Amino acid sequence: MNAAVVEVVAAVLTQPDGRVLLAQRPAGKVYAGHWEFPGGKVEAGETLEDALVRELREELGITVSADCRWITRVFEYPHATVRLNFFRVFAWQGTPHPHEGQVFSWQRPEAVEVTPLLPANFPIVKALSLPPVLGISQAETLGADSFLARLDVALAEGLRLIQVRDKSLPEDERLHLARETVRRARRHGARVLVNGSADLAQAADADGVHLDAAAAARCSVRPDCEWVGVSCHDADELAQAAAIGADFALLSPVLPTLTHPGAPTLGWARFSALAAASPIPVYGLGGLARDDVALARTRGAHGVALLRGAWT
Ligand SMILES: Nc1nc2c([nH]c(=O)n2[C@@H]2O[C@H](COP(=O)(O)OP(=O)(O)OP(=O)(O)O)[C@@H](O)[C@H]2O)c(=O)[nH]1
Repeated sequence: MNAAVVEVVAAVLTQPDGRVLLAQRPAGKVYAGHWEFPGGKVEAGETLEDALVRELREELGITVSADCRWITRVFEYPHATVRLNFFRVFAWQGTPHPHEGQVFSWQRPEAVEVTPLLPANFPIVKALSLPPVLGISQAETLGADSFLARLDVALAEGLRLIQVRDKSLPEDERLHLARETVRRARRHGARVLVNGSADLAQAADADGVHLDAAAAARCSVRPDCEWVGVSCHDADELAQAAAIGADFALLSPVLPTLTHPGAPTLGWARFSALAAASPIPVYGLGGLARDDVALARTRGAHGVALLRGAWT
């Protein structure tokens, strides 16, 4: 561990309605008045989890019941380089009270109203606006009409993030599929990323682009889109996704799948290690179902990405 890097834990306390707790840094600290996630420096001899439990007890007077590693970001401030070890906290005992004179506010990540945020926290808040389930289009296997009908059902049931994949479709059909997916998604406030290029995403009026690992490897800068996702299978690909400034990654295959029986998988232990070290949120893909969101979160996933499972 680099001695010049200050280890910090930060907790994203999340209500069932998705709001997260932000705290205003009290007078006398660097960046006083800026909004941050509750947390603080890890003390000598503490594990990250010990530090999290202690900070939330000291700062908010609550006892953590369930926490999950989420992402880890290194940020260089003029005063220090910090490694921010973020946890999601979905359950706690007690009601948060400001024990250290801070002001608190529950905020919706997609529309944060308090300002200014700590500089390191802008990508964190953006990441938190990503929903827990991502559906990957299946028009190749279902047929376009059947896929679109199932898309409407999934949107009505709450799906809010879609990747249009179906790479084997002729380009004009794919563009039509992407446009139609965007049109339907917009009615529900859902976002659509198109697999391939920023040009195709723009032509479809989509919210962003999704790159496979090979396409991400060819990028030296972030594609010019509001949202960028990348498909990854190992630590190097995750590092490249983060290096080009992607907003999130899919990491696969987590578990055996029907389409690739017997193929090597990451398993949850490897997945957890890779996700915890990633500076961007990671969705688990492969052998997972919608009901696996809670399990996946305990393994450090932001959520689950589904092929067939999103449309059944
Ligand atoms: N708690 C917290 N710290 C953050 C966040 N984002 C971020 O850049 N930081 C940085 O991480 C460091 C945390 O240090 P701190 O000063 O809050 O820690 P602490 O309460 O243990 O400090 P103290 O012992 O100096 O009072 C600061 O440099 C802060 O700017 C965040 O969301 N939460």
